[in-house]
Amino acid sequence: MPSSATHPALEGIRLVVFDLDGTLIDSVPDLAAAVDGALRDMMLPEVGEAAVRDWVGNGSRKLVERALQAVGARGGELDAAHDLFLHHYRLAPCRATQVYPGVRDALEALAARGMRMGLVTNKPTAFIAPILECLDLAHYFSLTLGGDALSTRKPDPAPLLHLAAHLDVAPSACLMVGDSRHDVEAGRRAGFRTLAVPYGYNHGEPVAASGPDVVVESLRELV
Ligand SMILES: O=C(O)COP(=O)(O)O
Ligand SMILES: [Mg+2]
Repeated sequence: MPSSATHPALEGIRLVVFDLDGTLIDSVPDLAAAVDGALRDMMLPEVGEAAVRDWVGNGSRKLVERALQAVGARGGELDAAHDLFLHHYRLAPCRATQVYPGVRDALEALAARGMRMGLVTNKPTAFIAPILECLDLAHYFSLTLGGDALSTRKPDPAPLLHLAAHLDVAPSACLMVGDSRHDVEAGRRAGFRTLAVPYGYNHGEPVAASGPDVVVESLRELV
């Protein structure tokens, strides 16, 4: 049990489940480089970081599909484009990706209080460990789940419930922390408390509109 909880959102909470992209890390520079690499390989125009920022959050396949639609490519090219994206992203998943301000302080303080922590991302599982290790964040999490770990992903609550059950924590004692409406919806449907950060990727909409229990400007406010 945490010995103290400075933010009311942590009252009674024993497990904090974090989203990855847009919440803990700004991964768009590397995601955009991989999307543009795939488009270049296919002789298609590049889309750039600003566009990719609005498209992240539903997994890598959806990201590539949105890029293909934006450049007017044929739907039949998705499999090839996604394979090329994975190839480029595998080569450099952590070149320009950065941890957001306040994240390390928050994780460190929560860990020091004995809080259990997990991670649920819609990113493919294969990229989670390399990125967390490269940024020295891996040791904070008891369990991580990628978008391809189960048959459903956020906004479905299944990955959150799986994680809570695996760590033997009741959903009512769990807090979901994310940047998008998928995180808020998954958290609500799982029976978790929900907390959102406004600085990430939410398809160009303010995340507060999806009705999280709490919004904080920086995760540092949590501790
Ligand atoms: O869609 C993705 O690839 C990443 O999404 P996340 O915000 O769930 O980490
Ligand atoms: Mg996110």
